[in-house]
Amino acid sequence: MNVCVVGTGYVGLVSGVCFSDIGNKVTCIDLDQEKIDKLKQGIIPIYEPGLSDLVLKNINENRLSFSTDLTEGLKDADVVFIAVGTPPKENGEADLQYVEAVAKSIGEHLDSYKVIVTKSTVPVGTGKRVKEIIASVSGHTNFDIASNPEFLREGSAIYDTMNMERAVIGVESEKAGEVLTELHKPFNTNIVLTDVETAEMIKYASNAFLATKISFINEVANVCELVGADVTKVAEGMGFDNRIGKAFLQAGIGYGGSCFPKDTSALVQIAGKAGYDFKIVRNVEEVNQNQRFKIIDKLEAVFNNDLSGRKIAVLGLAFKPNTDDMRDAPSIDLVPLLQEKGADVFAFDPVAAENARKVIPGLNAVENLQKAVNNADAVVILTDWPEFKEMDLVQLKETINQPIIIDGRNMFEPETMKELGYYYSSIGRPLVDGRE
Ligand SMILES: NC(=O)c1ccc[n+]([C@@H]2O[C@H](COP(=O)([O-])OP(=O)(O)OC[C@H]3O[C@@H](n4cnc5c(N)ncnc54)[C@H](O)[C@@H]3O)[C@@H](O)[C@H]2O)c1
Ligand SMILES: O=c1ccn([C@@H]2O[C@H](COP(=O)(O)OP(=O)(O)O[C@H]3O[C@H](CO)[C@@H](O)[C@H](O)[C@H]3O)[C@@H](O)[C@H]2O)c(=O)[nH]1
Repeated sequence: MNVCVVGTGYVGLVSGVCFSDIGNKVTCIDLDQEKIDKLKQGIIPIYEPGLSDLVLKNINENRLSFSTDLTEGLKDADVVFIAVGTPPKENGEADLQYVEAVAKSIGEHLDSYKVIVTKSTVPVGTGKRVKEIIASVSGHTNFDIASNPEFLREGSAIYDTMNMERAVIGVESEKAGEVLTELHKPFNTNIVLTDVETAEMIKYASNAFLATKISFINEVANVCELVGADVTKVAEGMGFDNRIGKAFLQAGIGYGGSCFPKDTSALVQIAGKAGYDFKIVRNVEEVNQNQRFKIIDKLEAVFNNDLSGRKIAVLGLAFKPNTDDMRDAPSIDLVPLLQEKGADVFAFDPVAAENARKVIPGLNAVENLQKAVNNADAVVILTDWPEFKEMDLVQLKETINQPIIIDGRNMFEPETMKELGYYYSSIGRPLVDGRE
């Protein structure tokens, strides 16, 4: 099949590459000339394991190409995916200006039947809006619209796409349903065929549910701290129940990233506009926002509420490991707050430092772990990068000024940390102090 993908962010790029890798001819379109020039040479603007090799492979095998010219992508396309950003507006609503602009451009050039699919996460009703725009600009209705939301996670995007657990396909016509079902056949996955509105809703409901699991376990963690229980064991005990499941019960400093924060607020807005107060999701957001600041309370508790002049090593800036994406990362709130409180912050992230500097003014990001922890009064872990787990804790103790670790991601066992002589404060688990 010939596929055109408009927008080469995470979603456009990864889905474009994966559609081409399963045998389709794919043209990826973006307005950003510099980005397209780099992509043509196989240079990837984001850090995503495996992506660069797969892009190069598919360029070399003549299935994948990049352009800024939408007409080039539309020319022979059977299916066109809209995969541009839908960032939050000030009030939490999804900003549809990029989706609408693409719909308008498609309408200007549409001269043969195509299935136009929204892959971006969009409020219910957007498919209809895209249809109206294309029909009014093109002056005809020789096309079908569809919704095919994306469920990939950053950091494991290729794996998630190639091994997708389901493809949600929302259509208005049988023909569009057949085309998209055929396109997804090589993924050998569960197909959920439905109407456009339901497909749009599935995406928000899925993200809001996952965010709810995280805020739920974080509240359980907060209670665990008060009553002397261990949240990791509570989660383990809950997770064996198939109805609950083990996933997304990792307590910590809460969720960040480009999706959960914006999609939970968008769902509250979608419900509100329809006259419904989505109380659970509103509270999920509030719990999440408060949770990140627990780390500051824990740090202040060790230093009698005075962080001034303390050298604090911050490990991890990205919102999760294996990505350089800084969108809504807890570090954006936490690093400036530590600095405001007089702390001298030395931060290290294996890949996100450059992006972090753009969003955290005055950030002192050093180039390796050693430089961050040298003579630190305390180490604060914000991202669960595997390499932090592999740190030599005996050697670390020799390097830092005081053996104090505040762990926002529960990376180590409290008992082991105590035996090693650390003051170790994590989330929802017993505080231990092994200092002499
Ligand atoms: N990032 C994720 O992990 C993820 C996962 C699932 C769903 N989503 C959803 O997918 C959508 C895209 O997210 P993203 O993170 O890939 O976005 P992004 O903001 O990283 O990238 C969007 C791209 O679209 C391009 N663009 C904007 N207007 C354009 C136009 N008129 N023509 C051509 N290109 C244009 C931009 O230049 C940019 O490269 C969002 O709705 C998001 O909620 C994202
Ligand atoms: O048990 C957990 C699991 C995750 N997180 C945090 O939750 C955030 C999001 O993590 P994750 O879901 O792995 O990353 P994303 O790349 O944001 O992916 C989510 O958002 C995407 C965009 O919509 C969806 O496509 C994915 O299915 C959905 O998992 C990160 O800050 C994690 O640290 C926790 O705190 N505890």
